[in-house]
Amino acid sequence: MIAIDVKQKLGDLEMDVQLRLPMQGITAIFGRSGAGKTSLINVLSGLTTPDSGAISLGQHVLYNQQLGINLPPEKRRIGYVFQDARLFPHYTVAGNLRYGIKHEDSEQFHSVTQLLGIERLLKRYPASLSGGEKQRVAIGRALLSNPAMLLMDEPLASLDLPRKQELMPYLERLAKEVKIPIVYVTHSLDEILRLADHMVMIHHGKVVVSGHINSVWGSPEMRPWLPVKEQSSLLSARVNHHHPHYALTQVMLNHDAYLWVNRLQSVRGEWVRVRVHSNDVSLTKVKPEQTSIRNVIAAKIDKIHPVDELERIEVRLRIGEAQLWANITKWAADELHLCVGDKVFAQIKGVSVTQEDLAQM
Ligand SMILES: Nc1ncnc2c1ncn2[C@@H]1O[C@H](COP(=O)(O)OP(=O)(O)OP(=O)(O)O)[C@@H](O)[C@H]1O
Repeated sequence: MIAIDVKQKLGDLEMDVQLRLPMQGITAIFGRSGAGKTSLINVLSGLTTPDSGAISLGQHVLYNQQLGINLPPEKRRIGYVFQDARLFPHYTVAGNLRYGIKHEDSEQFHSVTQLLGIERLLKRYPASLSGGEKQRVAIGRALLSNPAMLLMDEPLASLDLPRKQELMPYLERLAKEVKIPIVYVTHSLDEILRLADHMVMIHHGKVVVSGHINSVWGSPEMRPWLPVKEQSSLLSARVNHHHPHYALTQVMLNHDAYLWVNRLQSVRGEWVRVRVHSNDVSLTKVKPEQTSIRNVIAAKIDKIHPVDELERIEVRLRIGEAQLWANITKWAADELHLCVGDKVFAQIKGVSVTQEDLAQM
């Protein structure tokens, strides 16, 4: 576990953060501009020192004010990737990757360059690389320093859309294959959806919410960030099978609840994350027959949240362990006499879950 308990006064910002983060996967740090995201990862890396508190990475104490421990950045075994790649212009890609490595492990060098698809760039100089290629080299350099943790501060922010799209599959592979914790600062909910396992929202230097991505995504704290059309739930599901005739894949939410979604490349047994927009979920009390809707899932009403001025009702459903939000009209809620605890069927059109809503985990 990564344990962070720090206080630091930075101008008008009083950072006061208590966090427990997993030792694997990507933790996204999200929040408005000026919320304190970069300040938080700066104290993790040792670039700045908090006023008080403690930080540990597993058994490894990085900082403890009471014990007088404050490891300098170079002793923390932390890799740092910034918004801009910050490569040395007078070194080749290979020179940049090897910078600061005392004993090269050629197997590791090969696997990192392969992971990031930069084997063919080794002899080139940074000036001849695209923004996305530069970032891949910067990530490679950070990984080759053998870090115990990787910090990434908006690594896609300075890239244009095509470059972002080019880099994303490499970040997805990184998230899956690298066995160290990655703390990833971003403003982009799309990046979070595709990459993160855990999410922390920061506001005015304090943690507003922290937890597994699916539960944070469905939490009230997330609501202001998602306009009505974007309101959605994240569900973890396992690929079951591909339809033999139609371009649809069946994924299992649990042993008796499944969803048909747009065809996935994944193989049976792989985990995927599915985003279901709340406006695409409708409710019925009786199981429909002969319907065009491919997904009809038994669920229980967990919460009914009226949004008065819009005459809209947000209904939270439970499907086993998973939560699913449905947006319906007040009229429909009244007519169906919906109450917390009622058993209903959630209907989701198969075509409404597109590639953009699916991420491999
Ligand atoms: N050394 C410092 N002295 C004074 N104020 C500081 C210092 N470092 C950060 N701050 C202030 O702390 C606040 C948080 O800054 P920080 O860069 O951590 O925010 P952020 O969430 O990363 O923002 P952005 O998304 O815009 O990068 C800002 O108001 C910033 O001006």
